[in-house]
Amino acid sequence: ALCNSRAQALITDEEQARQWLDQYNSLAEHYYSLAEEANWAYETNINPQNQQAQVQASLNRDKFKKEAYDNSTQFDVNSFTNETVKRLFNKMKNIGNAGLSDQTKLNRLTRLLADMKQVYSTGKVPDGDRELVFEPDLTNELANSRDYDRLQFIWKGWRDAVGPTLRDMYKEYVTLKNEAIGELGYNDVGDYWRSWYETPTFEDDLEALWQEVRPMYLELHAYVRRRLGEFYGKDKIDENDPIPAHLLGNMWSQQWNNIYDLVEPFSGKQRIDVTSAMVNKGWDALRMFNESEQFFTSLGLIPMTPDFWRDSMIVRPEGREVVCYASAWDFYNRRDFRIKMCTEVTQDDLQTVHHEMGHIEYFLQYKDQPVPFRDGANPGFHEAVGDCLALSVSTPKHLKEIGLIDGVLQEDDEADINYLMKQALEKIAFLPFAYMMDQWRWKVFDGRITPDNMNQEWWKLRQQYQGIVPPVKRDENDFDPGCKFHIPADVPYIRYFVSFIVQFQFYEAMCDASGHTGPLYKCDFYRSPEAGQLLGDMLKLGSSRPWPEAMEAITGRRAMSAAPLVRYFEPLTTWLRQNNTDSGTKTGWTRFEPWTSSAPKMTGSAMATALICVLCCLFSRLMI
Ligand SMILES: CC(=O)N[C@@H](CC(=O)O)C(=O)NC[C@H](CC1(C(=O)N[C@@H](Cc2ccc(O)cc2)C(=O)O)CCCC1)C(=O)O
Ligand SMILES: [Zn+2]
Repeated sequence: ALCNSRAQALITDEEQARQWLDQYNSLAEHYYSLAEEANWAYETNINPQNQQAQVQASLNRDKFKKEAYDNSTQFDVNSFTNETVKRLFNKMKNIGNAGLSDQTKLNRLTRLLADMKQVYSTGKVPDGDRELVFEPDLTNELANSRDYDRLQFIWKGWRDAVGPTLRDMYKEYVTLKNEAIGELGYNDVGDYWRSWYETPTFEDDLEALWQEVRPMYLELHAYVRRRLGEFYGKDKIDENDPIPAHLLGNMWSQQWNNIYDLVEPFSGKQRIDVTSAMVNKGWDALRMFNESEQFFTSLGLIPMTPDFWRDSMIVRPEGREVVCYASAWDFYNRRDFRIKMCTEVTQDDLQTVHHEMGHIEYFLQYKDQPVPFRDGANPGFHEAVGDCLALSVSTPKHLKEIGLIDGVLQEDDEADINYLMKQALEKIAFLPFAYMMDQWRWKVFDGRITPDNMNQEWWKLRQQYQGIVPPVKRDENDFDPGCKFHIPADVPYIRYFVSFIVQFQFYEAMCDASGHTGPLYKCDFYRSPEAGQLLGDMLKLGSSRPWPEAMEAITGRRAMSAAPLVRYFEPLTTWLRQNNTDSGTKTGWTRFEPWTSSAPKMTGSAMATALICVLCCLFSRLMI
């Protein structure tokens, strides 16, 4: 039979294309606003009717996105001359789950996402006659308890509370999401997520960055392991083993700043943990938010809007379930931007307030871009804004200036090493965690990790990159990846690895612009309009240009580089190497199969390695 679908002639009229884009833009604002409002209503008041409304609004937005994508294919984009018009059309296929044309499956996937978020957000750990909630109970205990067994109870309790429930939901999510993304022409979800970086060598670039910073991590890991062994006893933490995951002050061992007091290099110096100062001076959540906004505006950046102050949720409300996990929201109407956060008066949360406000500042700076360009130059840029400013705020000099450190500032070498140690526990410790998170997910999405060994492969990567092991036995009934918000919440994570590299590039560029001289880690660009101008001009671009152009706008170079990060920590790296050498502390760890044992014990190969080590030590001593 004759082919009856005569190919429609593609539209080559660029003016008509522009009109289509204008219409798309106002419709996109409409559907995105409705979806974000419904999402907000659900996350700030979790109940069945709000979940149903959220699911429905999300489906409406997906229907709009899918129709717009299908519609956009009638245009002969390659025939257009204007770069911006072409870039806008190329972003039309960035529609994620909406790629799923089977409506029943799309409903199921949307419902699954809402259910997984609910399981995570309402998870509780029974503790005698009490029920511990994640924020603030579990967070605070893991940060502050120094009792090995209590920490193990909290660590295991959270994983028991949400892991097994999420495991099968996650498997179904992977299948459905892969199908949705497959319909858009990508191999799998990981392929789609990496495409946002528009960098063919992205994975190689990431590996090169990791290899550049890994030596620093190994020195920090070895030092922390030795200091923890001194505190908890060598029987609990052998100097050749990976570190038990529950002793690092954080539910996922992703940042270790909460155990600073156990590893402080020089005691008796000025307190740089300002949590107690914040409490003693009567700071509350609102004060923390005002301090943060004041820092942004001191750089000439855009202040928060009236809607922000009226509608943000900055403390956990009484009498209803909410998603406490901190987040920043763009309502796509160019005036309504909010933060949702169960703020506690801690230094950790002061850092998070700056992080979230960094997202809001980016939203404000690009709010007049077309909707498809209202994104970070790449997702890592979005994560880096707030943290970059927080590098300046966290300097002892600045903390003194805002009244959180009293008396004369101690600025001798030892005090500086203490400060850099605290920063390293937050920034260097994080890198292997952030790097392995999506390595695991990319393998789950492309099938290298199969549904029946997800947990085992998770712990292999955790050991390989972070040098940590679970404190209790794990098996495939557990689903430890599900205990990290971003995994059930369908939020990619490599953005944070990128951020923790590029935030130092932004920081160094802003420090130079502010006229800072001397060690990088001492730079506080508070009140510098030059620094603010440099950042603001880059943020205005949104994702309208490939990110190397945005990088060049702020740093003068187009590539990601770990050099500023290495420069920032240089004094500490030198001190750590010396301290580890002087104390005979070796870096690295022997491999364990966490599957065969609960507490790490020597396996055959590890035993042999240890024996050889002992022999050659003896032999070398004899030789001397
Ligand atoms: C509507 C919506 O969802 N919006 C997105 C933003 C956007 O895409 O526009 C959003 O708000 N995502 C939430 C997420 C929250 C936090 C997070 O998850 N952080 C990572 C890693 C990390 C840790 C320390 C740090 O200093 C910086 C990052 C973790 O805690 O593991 C929790 C505390 C900090 C940031 C975020 O803000 O990135
Ligand atoms: Zn963020």
